[in-house]
Parts: sequence; structure tokens; C-alpha cells
Amino acid sequence: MVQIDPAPARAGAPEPPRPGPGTGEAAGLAVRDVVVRYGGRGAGGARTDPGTTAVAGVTLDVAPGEILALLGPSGCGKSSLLRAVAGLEPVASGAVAWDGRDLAGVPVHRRGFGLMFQEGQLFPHRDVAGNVAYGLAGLPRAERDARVTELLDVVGLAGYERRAVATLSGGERQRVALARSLAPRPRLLLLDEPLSALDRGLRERLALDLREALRATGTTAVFVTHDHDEAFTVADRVAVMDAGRLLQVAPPEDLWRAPASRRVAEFLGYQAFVPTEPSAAGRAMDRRGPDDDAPGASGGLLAIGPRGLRMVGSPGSDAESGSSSGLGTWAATVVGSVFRRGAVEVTVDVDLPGTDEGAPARLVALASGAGGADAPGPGPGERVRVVVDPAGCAVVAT
Ligand SMILES: Nc1ncnc2c1ncn2[C@@H]1O[C@H](COP(=O)(O)OP(=O)(O)OP(=O)(O)O)[C@@H](O)[C@H]1O
Repeated sequence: MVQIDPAPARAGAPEPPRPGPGTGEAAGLAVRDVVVRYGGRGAGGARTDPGTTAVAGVTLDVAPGEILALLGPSGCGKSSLLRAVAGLEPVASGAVAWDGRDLAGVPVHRRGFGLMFQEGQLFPHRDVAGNVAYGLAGLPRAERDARVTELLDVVGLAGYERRAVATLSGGERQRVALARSLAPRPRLLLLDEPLSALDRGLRERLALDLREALRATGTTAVFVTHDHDEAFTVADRVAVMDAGRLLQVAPPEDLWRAPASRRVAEFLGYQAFVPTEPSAAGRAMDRRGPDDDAPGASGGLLAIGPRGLRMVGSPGSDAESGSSSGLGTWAATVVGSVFRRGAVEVTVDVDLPGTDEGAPARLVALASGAGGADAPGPGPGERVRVVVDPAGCAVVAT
């Protein structure tokens, strides 16, 4: 997490447009071949070492009204890219444009963008209304008050105007910070891990509320996160980033159904990869619908998702015969089982075919069949069979 200035940027009056080089006339945000580098310069600006290339040539568009999540592991360059878009970090090469106009040389406060960060950074000496009204200094009082009331309603804090910031919970503070960021109607809102300081349950709820607030206000947004569930909940499209580059940009469902590579699939939480026979994979994936365009339909690796295996009984039993998908049925040894989210999840050790990792893969399979969720899960050491459920899997290129 890079450190960001505590005060939120005010949307202010955007810089008058001027034509940009090669950025086209696309509406919304256009990022073209952007490179961000840190360090490597000594006194007088002379290059002393290569420094760190945090963003290594990213090209990306965000349409008006769209919510885009930048998803990637820690240190992959998400915050640096966001900061470059905001104007907080200079671009070493490439261009950032809005509505086809290059923003090179336009300072942060003239870009018309809003910023929101992990710690909402509220002003402790102002009450809730005073915080939300921060970017509305130019408006007549009645209009300002009306906008504050409207925004507090959008973020689920109606009536909180006079509350002292110190009396708010962590989740409420982030809601106030969101209301403050949205109040000046930024033409683009940049959010850097705004939920990551909150606990898991609260984050899940706030992610939904965040999406609703952005939708209700028609806000165009870029949202940085390292949590794929959060990205999928909030965004219209997800851009997966690794080592300064974009690996894939797609709507959540497409990304999940057809990860472009093993690396993307690993990052989305697919738990194992098995070389697969082209015809079997193609047949299985075809069951998902006529529009399926999984890149590996012609073969590759079967990526087994967190809900991609089912336990169907002991190796010799005929409780359910084999894998109806034809993709795989394997003997496994139970490590343990737990009841979660309405299902028994069984951790198993499986000798996966075609993988030479030397040890059985430790995977999770959902228990299914007689007994339902109330039946006790199988005990440690029990031998069972697991089958692949195509609905929870994808095929990726090797
Ligand atoms: N001010 C800086 N000076 C030098 N290197 C930096 C600076 N800020 C970031 N970096 C480096 O740039 C790379 C990308 O960092 P960045 O913070 O953009 O990644 P991130 O994906 O946002 O990570 P996180 O999720 O941990 O915040 C990292 O190697 C980081 O160490």
C-alpha cells in the first residue's frame, strides 16, 4: 500500500480540454501504454540505477458510468497506476486522457477526479455534514445542505449530519468518506482499497452498498483491490494485474468462466490444474451454454474451482456412478470436513492425473448425495471418490 496524501482531492473545476497525442476521442478514461517508475535517479536527476518499474505499459479504457476493478496481488502496481491516473505520480511514458483529451501537465485538483483511500481520512474536528460538505465550498448553503442530505441517504446514513466523527464505527466512517468523495460529482472516482481496513463480514456488506451508491449516482469509477470477491461484487469489469502488466480485462462472469491463463485462474482462486483431453473438455464446457467461448475448449488445463469437485462416496460404492461430465473421477483420502455456507466441505488428498508435483493435491470437495447437509461429513483417513463438476471449472491454456 503506498502512502497517499491525507486530504481528499476536490473535484474542482476541470482543466479546459486540449487535444492529446494519439489518445483518440473515446469518452471516459483512456490509459495508453502507461509506465510508472520509482527511484533510480541521483542528485541532479541523473539515472543511477534502473529503479523500480511499478507499471510496465498498461493500456485500459473506462467508459462513462462504468465501474472497473483493478485486481492483483500486493506490489503488482495497482496503486501506482491509480496514482498516475489521479496525477499524483508522474508517468515515465504513455498517456492518461479523459474524453480524448490528454491530462499531461494537468494537476490533481484540476482533473475533476475524486479520490478515496483505505483509511477514509475524515476531518476529526468536523461533524459528519462538515466532512461530506468538504468539496462543496462553492455552492450556496441550501444547495450544499441538500446535497449532503442526499449523499448521506445514498450511503445509508440518513440523519447522521450532526454526529461527531469520533462516535462512528469503522464502517460508518468509510460510508462518510464515500459520501464526501461523491458529493462534488467527480467525473471519475478513484478508490484505493477503500474496504480493506474493515473486517470480512462488514467488507462484504459494504462492497454491495458501494456498488449501489456508485450506480445510484451514475459515477464512473476505478476501484483497486486485492480481493477477487470484492472486485466481482463491485465492478462491471475486472482488470487483472500482475508485475506491472494487465493479464486480462473482462466482466466478472467472463473472467471466471474463461480465465485467459493459469496465472489469472490461480489468482481468481482456482485450486488445481489437470491436463485435460480436448474432446472431453470441449463437451463438458459446452454444457454451460451455447455462447460459451472458453479459450481451452480445444484442450489445455482443467482448472478446478473452489466449488469444482464433488464427493460421491467410497471408491467401491455405486452411490453415484463416476463423473457424468467425463472429466475425471478420482480416489481420494479425507483430511477433514467442515459445514460451511449450507454445505459440507470435505478436504481431501487426491492423486491428480498428469500432474507431477510429487505429492497428492490437497483440495476441497463438496459432499453430495444422501443425508444432505445435516449428515456428518466423512472422517479423516476415509477413502472416498471425487468427481469434477464442470459448472465449477474452467479450461485454460497450458
Ligand atoms: N514511492 C515509492 N518508491 C519506490 N518504490 C515504490 C513506491 N511506491 C511503490 N513502489 C514499488 O512499486 C511497486 C508497486 O507498488 P504499488 O503500491 O503500486 O503496488 P500495489 O499493487 O498497489 O500493492 P499493495 O496492494 O500492496 O498496495 C512495488 O514494488 C513497490 O515496492
